Amino acid sequence: MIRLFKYAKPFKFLVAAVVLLVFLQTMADLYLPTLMSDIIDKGVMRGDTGVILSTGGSMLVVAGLGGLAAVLSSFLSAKVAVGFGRILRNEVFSHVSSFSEKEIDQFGTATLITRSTNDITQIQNVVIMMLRMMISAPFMAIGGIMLALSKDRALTLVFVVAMPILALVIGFIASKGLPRFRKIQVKIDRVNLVLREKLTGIRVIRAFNQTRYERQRFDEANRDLTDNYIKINRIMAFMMPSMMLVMNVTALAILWFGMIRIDSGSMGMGALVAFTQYSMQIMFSMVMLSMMFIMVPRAQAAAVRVLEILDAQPDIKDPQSPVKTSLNRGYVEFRNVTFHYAGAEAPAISNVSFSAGPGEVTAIIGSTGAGKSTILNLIPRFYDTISGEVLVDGVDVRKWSLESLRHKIGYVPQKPVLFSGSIEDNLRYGRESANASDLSKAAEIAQASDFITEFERGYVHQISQGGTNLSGGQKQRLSIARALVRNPEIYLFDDSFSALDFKTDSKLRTALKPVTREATVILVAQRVGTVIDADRIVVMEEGKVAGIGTHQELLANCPVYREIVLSQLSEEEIA
Ligand SMILES: Nc1ncnc2c1ncn2[C@@H]1O[C@H](COP(=O)(O)OP(=O)(O)OP(=O)(O)O)[C@@H](O)[C@H]1O
Repeated sequence: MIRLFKYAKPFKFLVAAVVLLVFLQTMADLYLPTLMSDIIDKGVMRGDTGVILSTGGSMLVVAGLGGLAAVLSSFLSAKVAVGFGRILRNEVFSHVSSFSEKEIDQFGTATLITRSTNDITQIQNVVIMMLRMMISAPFMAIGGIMLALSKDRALTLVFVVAMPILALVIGFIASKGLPRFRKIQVKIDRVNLVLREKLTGIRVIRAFNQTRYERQRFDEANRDLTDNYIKINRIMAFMMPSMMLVMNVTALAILWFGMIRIDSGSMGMGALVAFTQYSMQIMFSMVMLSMMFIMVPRAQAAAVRVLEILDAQPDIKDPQSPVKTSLNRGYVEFRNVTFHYAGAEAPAISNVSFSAGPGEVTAIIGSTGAGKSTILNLIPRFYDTISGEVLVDGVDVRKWSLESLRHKIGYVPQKPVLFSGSIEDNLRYGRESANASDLSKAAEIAQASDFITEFERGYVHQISQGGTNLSGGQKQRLSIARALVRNPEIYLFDDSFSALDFKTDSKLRTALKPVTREATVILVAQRVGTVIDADRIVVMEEGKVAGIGTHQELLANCPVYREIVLSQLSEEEIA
């Protein structure tokens, strides 16, 4: 957890102010029993109203100043803790943004969300406690012991017995509770995972009448978390009464032995009252410290989980001296590329070689799971090859700076992703500087302008979260328009025309032709109709290239391609 404190550096002056204020508050708390002792010994016992009033006045002033310091220190420590939490959340977010698909797959989205929110909140809460208790508890304990000793040395022997008992009680309870505290975060992960799956897949769940099963699955995860909380609370419920028991018995012992000492004339009444209050302060500081010993390990577990994210090195990052420009534009080449996903038994693609150039359309076709999307994923470096090279403009993609490489690419994913906001905002995601005419031109080509203009608010029509207020085909067309707005060197269409009807698919491809005259187009498709006009078709089968050529060449030479074509078109249509 200490490693995380470097993110609290901007608050060093505020932390210093909190330390000072907590110190002042503790000093005030420690001074009050001494003043009380003076009131009793010098005022009440001697019947001196003047002393009672003046010392009482001093007590009011000291208590007021202590209260002020307490309020200010609470305010400032909360400010430090939430500021620290904000910096940490930003840090985690920007680090996760640099993750490659590999790290995202490894962690999983649910835990990444829990760690960025709940875990950081745990740490934030403990920082508030630490700032207040960790400083005041030792001050109070040491100050209390010194002052108690000054009041009566012999009576402090009571602590020699009481303290170890208190420490034992706290230690015993903490040893039972701590392992459960550590499990909480993992159980929250599980609840988040089920909830996330349930919310994103709600339509499928309803369509398959699996609502009851999903409710049960959520209930199990929820119950598991609740049980853990109940067990912790059951254990912790013993904590306060046990500690209060020890504290009250100690107070009783002090009064008992104190009275004996007063009887023998070795101690004054005021000193006994002050001593009792000091003993309570010492015990209370022990309780505060023990709370810290319980809370800190829980935050420690959260800190480890946050550090796991911050320590994870993105698999894909900029090279040390990256290439930023090149003379060529839009050349893509695969040289004997093999790739397999982490944990997968077989490679997703093996020994793939082909090249694509500007003004050409290269189509990739093959059965499901043949490795088509994997080929596209390697071009913007969503993943890196295991062996072989992927070259863009004649340079290995690993030598490009990620920004320059991705700047060249207009990527349209298999599953369209839109963000909440207006249509205009979503299209400008392609290029921030695009003007209204760029947007409408792109929408026109993507066959999206008709449905956009039908919306009452046109381009400022609001898209809901995840684009749920649009049809699959509309989302796909907007996602294509977004790539067109970018005006890139290389277009990557990952099965991007699949949700379009045949007529729109064909109109879109015709409209694309002039735009892509100078750009390289690589498109993955399932339909023969989409690839038939391509300059080059790469046929994939089980991760390997089964043939490369034009439609006519492949029909003549590639049995796999012929089989795909025959499964979709009749002999007459082929002829
Ligand atoms: N993130 C991943 N982790 C592990 N294996 C994966 C991952 N993504 C894909 N695969 C596996 O890699 C292989 C190739 O997948 P890919 O998505 O490239 O196929 P595809 O040809 O695009 O299929 P489709 O047409 O169904 O989209 C498949 O066997 C798939 O199960």
